[in-house]
Amino acid sequence: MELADYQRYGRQMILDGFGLEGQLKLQKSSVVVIGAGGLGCPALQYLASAGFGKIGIVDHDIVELSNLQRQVLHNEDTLGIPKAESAAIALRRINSRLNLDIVTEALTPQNALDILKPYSIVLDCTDNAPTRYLLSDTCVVLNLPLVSGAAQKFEGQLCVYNATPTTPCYRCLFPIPPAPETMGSCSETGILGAVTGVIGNLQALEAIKLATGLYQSGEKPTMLIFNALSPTLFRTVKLRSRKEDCIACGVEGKRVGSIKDTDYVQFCGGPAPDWIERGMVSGISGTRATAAELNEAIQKGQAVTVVDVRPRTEFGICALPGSMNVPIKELVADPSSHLPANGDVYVVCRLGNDSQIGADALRSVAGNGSTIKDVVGGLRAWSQKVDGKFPVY
Ligand SMILES: Nc1ncnc2c1ncn2[C@@H]1O[C@H](COP(=O)(O)OP(=O)(O)OP(=O)(O)O)[C@@H](O)[C@H]1O
Ligand SMILES: [Zn+2]
Repeated sequence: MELADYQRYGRQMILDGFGLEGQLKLQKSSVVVIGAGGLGCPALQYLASAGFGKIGIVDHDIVELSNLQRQVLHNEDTLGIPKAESAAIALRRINSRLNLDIVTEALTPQNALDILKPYSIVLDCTDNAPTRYLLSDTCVVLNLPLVSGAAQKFEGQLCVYNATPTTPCYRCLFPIPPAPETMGSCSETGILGAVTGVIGNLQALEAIKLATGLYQSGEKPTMLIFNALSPTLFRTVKLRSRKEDCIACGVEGKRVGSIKDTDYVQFCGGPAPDWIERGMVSGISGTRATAAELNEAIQKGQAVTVVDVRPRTEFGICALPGSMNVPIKELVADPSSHLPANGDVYVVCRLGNDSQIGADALRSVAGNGSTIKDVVGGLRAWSQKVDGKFPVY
């Protein structure tokens, strides 16, 4: 250890049970953080400060203004650059000698084993079910502890999977994925920045304990539940131990098929609307269009009807020129009376969820040969990909 490191890490080295030995263990440990967003930023900040020997940062997204409310490593100067790079710039300000490995691609079934393999601890700081299952399965195969965090609205959860031979994996607890409509992203459901800060910091803490030998798995594994609005803030629930018949971590022979051959997105009910835009899944089916494709159709002068299914108040805030407003409830209640008479129909909403329901409803009453598509990513995608002056709210 370098002389200056005694000074840098002295405050934690004098702790009983930590000592020089703990610091050297941290130096030999490596941790990889998947997602440099609301959870990943605070986690990375404390992991980097504590003295891990190597830190991986994996995120395919770029920094946006709406991230700065909670993703504390990013700032106005790093808007538009990959989050993994932006986080690395901030961490190097804490310690210029950090050994960082940056990946600016999404973690996928094809690359997950290779990306996670060099590390001793994995942090799940992502926000979607397919990645949670992918991370869990990969950690089971590589026998790595997985410190998993989640946060939404005023609430958060923390759980360490796969830490000992008896601790469960994510699939042991959730063999069936949650319904996609219950898994809204922060932009749909809202999130208080300090809530992600609480959970992200706790993820860093668990990783530091795992690396230094301070981690104690209780008699029964537990999940921590945080509710910012409850007077007591925290409670823990006891979890079942590893499930013998779990298809991922159960007795040999029952392991989930090869990770590379598993379609995690389909398993979790198909892609979320913004994933195609964000490069997490490729390809787009014939019943869907990107914002750019809608723009192309309009520019070419094709006969196009845009049906905007947002509530009237939101339509009043901003709308595409010439679009017609049919709030989703009214459309679903009586699709045939709202079916445009001619032209290709593009159904749009704010983020791309209701528009899929609206397009389905119109298709159910339309004749064969009519073209009815939903716009992936909604008006937010329109603003990002087509018209930067279109308001995002
Ligand atoms: N498979 C994946 N590989 C790498 N990073 C991922 C993956 N899935 C999600 N992430 C990242 O996890 C982070 C989650 O953080 P968070 O939800 O705070 O951010 P966000 O997606 O930017 O938020 P918002 O929903 O407001 O747009 C994001 O930066 C996202 O890019
Ligand atoms: Zn399991």
